[in-house]
Amino acid sequence: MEQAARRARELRQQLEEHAYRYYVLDDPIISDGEYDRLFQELLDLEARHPEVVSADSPTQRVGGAPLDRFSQVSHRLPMLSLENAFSDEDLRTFAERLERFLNAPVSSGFSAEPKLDGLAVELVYQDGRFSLGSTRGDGVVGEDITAQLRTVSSIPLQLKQPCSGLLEVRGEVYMEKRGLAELNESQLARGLPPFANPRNAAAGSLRQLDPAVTAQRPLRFFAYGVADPETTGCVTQTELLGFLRRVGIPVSRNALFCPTIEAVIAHYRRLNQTRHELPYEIDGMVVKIDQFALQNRLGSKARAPRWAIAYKFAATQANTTLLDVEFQVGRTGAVTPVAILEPVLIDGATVSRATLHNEDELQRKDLRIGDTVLVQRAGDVIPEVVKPIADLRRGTETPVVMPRHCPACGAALLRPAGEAVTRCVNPLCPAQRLRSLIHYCSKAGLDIEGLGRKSVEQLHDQGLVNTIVDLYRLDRNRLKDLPGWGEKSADKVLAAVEAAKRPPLARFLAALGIRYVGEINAELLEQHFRSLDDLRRASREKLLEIDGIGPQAADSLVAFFATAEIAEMITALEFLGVKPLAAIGRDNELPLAGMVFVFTGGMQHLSRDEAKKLVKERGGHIASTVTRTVTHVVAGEKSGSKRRRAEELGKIIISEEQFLDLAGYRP
Ligand SMILES: NC(=O)c1ccc[n+]([C@@H]2O[C@H](COP(=O)([O-])OP(=O)(O)OC[C@H]3O[C@@H](n4cnc5c(N)ncnc54)[C@H](O)[C@@H]3O)[C@@H](O)[C@H]2O)c1
Ligand SMILES: [Zn+2]
Repeated sequence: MEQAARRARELRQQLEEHAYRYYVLDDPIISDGEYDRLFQELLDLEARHPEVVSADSPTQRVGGAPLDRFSQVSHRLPMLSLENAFSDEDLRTFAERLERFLNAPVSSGFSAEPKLDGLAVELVYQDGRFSLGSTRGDGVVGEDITAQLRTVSSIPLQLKQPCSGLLEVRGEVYMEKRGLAELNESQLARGLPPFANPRNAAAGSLRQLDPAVTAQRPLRFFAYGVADPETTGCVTQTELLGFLRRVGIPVSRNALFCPTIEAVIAHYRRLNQTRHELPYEIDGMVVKIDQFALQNRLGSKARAPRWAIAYKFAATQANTTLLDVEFQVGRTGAVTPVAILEPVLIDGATVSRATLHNEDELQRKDLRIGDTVLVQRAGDVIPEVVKPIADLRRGTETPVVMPRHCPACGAALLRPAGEAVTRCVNPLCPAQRLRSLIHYCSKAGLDIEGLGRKSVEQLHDQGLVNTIVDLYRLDRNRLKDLPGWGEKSADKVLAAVEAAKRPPLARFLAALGIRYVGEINAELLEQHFRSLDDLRRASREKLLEIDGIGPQAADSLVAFFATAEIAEMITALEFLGVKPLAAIGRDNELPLAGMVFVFTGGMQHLSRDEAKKLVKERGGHIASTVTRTVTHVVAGEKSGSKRRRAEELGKIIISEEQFLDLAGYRP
């Protein structure tokens, strides 16, 4: 008992401190997963020893105190937090608890909604006009951020339908992944720390005294409820979401009515699988009893309602130890520090390396070998070290220093003023050459079968291949005698290399790895030039005339083709029969020639990959975002922001059926 009381005190104190850093300072030092574990331990302890529960325990309270620098707003009805579930079992227990409480099955079903990771706010509409906006704060009193919220364009200042009386809308202000990435880039460029996650970014942007700063941040809003839903005349949560949408308030399109808890679990699986494709971060799914009458019967506890629960996804952040930092030389000579980590499981994958970007990042993060660090992983993105946990240092950690010489060739490293990247500029640097070769043969390049990273490394180490030209001069006899090779594999690779002699121009350009010329720019170039020769002769001005090609790419291309070694390489390649083909010369007669497509939403007959293949085969091009060069937007089911953007830009929007007609294809 005394032991339990002591541990409870300890946990409370820790949680207290973390909650303060998270809610008030927007600067957490442990991952959400770790926080949730401590919180769960306290909950369990309090459940086993009810006598240690105290009113000031974090388990009995919501969020953190409002900041003094804002005026305070009392919520007419409290804004609560949510209880958490971490497994299907937890969710079933939740449903059983409800049924016991109601003494009946929950026949009216559940609303299952994505849980956006942002900042909870309340928007008060008086007779349809936005009149007051506030943060959740401690649930009872929040901060007045009306002026800041007015700058968020997805928040309507006037509702669409006449709405008399009071409507207290509750929802989340969040930042899309792309917006967050851009914001963090500009933070870094200005020597400011990046935000650890979308929630911190949204909170930090909204809780700015100067609304002009907020206005520059890519914030969005989505609503998930109102304080007193029955005043709207709606009877269920599902109806309410429809009502909110009708009056002009954005709500999630991924909310789903589920008749049973098993249906909820199935929806959770789907959401968990597809969440990385969403433009915003979600950290779980919120499950609510659909019917308001039942919600009212269930009521709330101190911290959270009884009728809802947050089913969290596996954590995407974790703490681990920084074992070492390696310096990698890339194909452009850029030297990237890479963190070598004590392996840790994040979101189902073991993470043992993470990028540290560049010297500034290294310095800003002030990492030391031996540090406990916060690491995060989002979707397919390369894992990242968010920050060291300085409070956990023991004094034995050693600082990380950027090397002055290339770890591969020993040449002095260069960092031009105003640039973030440190480079090895030795054109003969073996590390750069190897990286370029690997890239040339990889999926992002010409995708030469049998020449994956390992094989290219081997050919390079054996001195068989030093440059791209050498690839086309491989000797069968030497190949087949290499350790691990044989006649079969040698022939296979030689055939693949032969096939790689006539690549589409765009592929070839992307494979060369010219700075600022990635797949998208390469496609643009192919649309405008008949051949590689045409492109080589193009002036900077001519390149800049192409919509989408900026000064950086233009300069880089001009410099690339002006290099003597490159000219030599191209001559040698021509001599060996390598002839990249441009679309214009290649397939003018094809049905989709000259068209540039963007796909959005789900399709009935084709997968995305199949559609892309079809477009390319029939002479068209693909873009990932709706830019000026795009000619057609194919909008499938549930097409979202891209469709809106296409509408704004007045693009041709066609259905999947119309696309198939255009392509002259019947699946
Ligand atoms: N890392 C740290 O140091 C630290 C400290 C404190 C809290 N935290 C994290 O914060 C979380 C607790 O924060 P919280 O109290 O804000 O709870 P929460 O974020 O887990 O859940 C409640 C909130 O979910 C939001 N929400 C999103 N979509 C919703 C929807 N469709 N319907 C209803 N609500 C929706 C609402 O804003 C609501 O206030 C914990 O899970 C913890 O991981 C971390
Ligand atoms: Zn070097």
